[in-house]
Amino acid sequence: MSIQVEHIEKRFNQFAALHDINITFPTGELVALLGPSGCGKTTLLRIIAGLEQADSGRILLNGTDASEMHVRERNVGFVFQHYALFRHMTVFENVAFGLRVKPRKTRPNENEIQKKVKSLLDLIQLGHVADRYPTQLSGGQRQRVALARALAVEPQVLLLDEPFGALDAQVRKELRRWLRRLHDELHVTSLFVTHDQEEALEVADRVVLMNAGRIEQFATPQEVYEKPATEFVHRFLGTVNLFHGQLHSGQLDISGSTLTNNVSGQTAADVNSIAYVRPHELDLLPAAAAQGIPATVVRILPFGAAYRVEVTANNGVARTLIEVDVPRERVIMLELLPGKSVRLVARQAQLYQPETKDNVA
Ligand SMILES: Nc1ncnc2c1ncn2[C@@H]1O[C@H](COP(=O)(O)OP(=O)(O)OP(=O)(O)O)[C@@H](O)[C@H]1O
Repeated sequence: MSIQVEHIEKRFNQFAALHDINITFPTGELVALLGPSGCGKTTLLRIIAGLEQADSGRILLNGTDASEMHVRERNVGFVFQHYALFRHMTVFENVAFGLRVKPRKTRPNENEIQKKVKSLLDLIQLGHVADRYPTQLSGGQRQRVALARALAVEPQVLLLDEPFGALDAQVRKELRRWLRRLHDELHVTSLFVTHDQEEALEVADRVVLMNAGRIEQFATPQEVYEKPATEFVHRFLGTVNLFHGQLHSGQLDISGSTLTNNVSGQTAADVNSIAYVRPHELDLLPAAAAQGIPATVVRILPFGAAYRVEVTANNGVARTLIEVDVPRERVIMLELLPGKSVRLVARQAQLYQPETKDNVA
């Protein structure tokens, strides 16, 4: 089922939680709603579910206006961070619940219920705990049961609000891979709220980047990371170094030294701009090199094949440490050590007009 969101606005008293949201979620995709705390992810999810009323705008489910539909008619399944299972019911009965409370006309018979619940428990790989009670399960197992319970009534849309938020990092990681595999089997249109960028980029077909009640970008994980549409997206996803500089005949100059001549982004020449450069887009050269910003190595953090090298710019332009990913062999070749003088260059940089002066080198 496709979900169209048209001109949705939502205020809580004076506070505008959502500003004119327009987006279409295609059928069968797993989409992550990602953004900082308070940006409106949950509010948007609840409006789609019918649990919250928008002040204006409408939601179309498969092309039909859902604004007047009751929550039950929307055929939506939910899993929340703390979606408590029924404590007095076994795992089996928790999953069967939605089927047993269906109106008589559409309710499956006992045989069908047994079969359906068994197949769902197999799907979530928890057939062996069917007779246990929720308190006898781990947090990760409970969330899988919550998901099976949501799936039992064959929803056309699945809405997940930080479903793994309360679990520890290792379990989260396993469960998100498991969710991806499950989605590949079922292809239920699914929206998944998270503030964890790694989770969104790893699991989702597409990511909606939200900020202060607005959508900044809706694209594949690769696109949002490699072609961020806005300064916010660039800063929010992954590590980025910020430099204050000016563009002169295609070169980005920082306090008289050239950082790079490969720049993208819209900014006029000879105007103060902010350059965004990811650690893997930077490189270090020997101190005697003719180009680059003079810098000093502060720390070397060995992270697998590429080392994270932290440097400071010598000419006083740097207020923060600059993070550079340097292949291990190059660290050895350049004989990098804390205190060593180097030059810093960038393979590429994305320019924006200044908006904030925080953390700018
Ligand atoms: N019932 C409410 N009454 C007043 N303000 C609310 C209410 N619900 C949400 N808000 C406000 O609306 C904004 C968006 O909230 P929402 O829960 O959608 O954010 P979120 O992006 O899901 O955040 P988080 O990641 O912290 O859950 C927040 O500033 C929040 O304080």
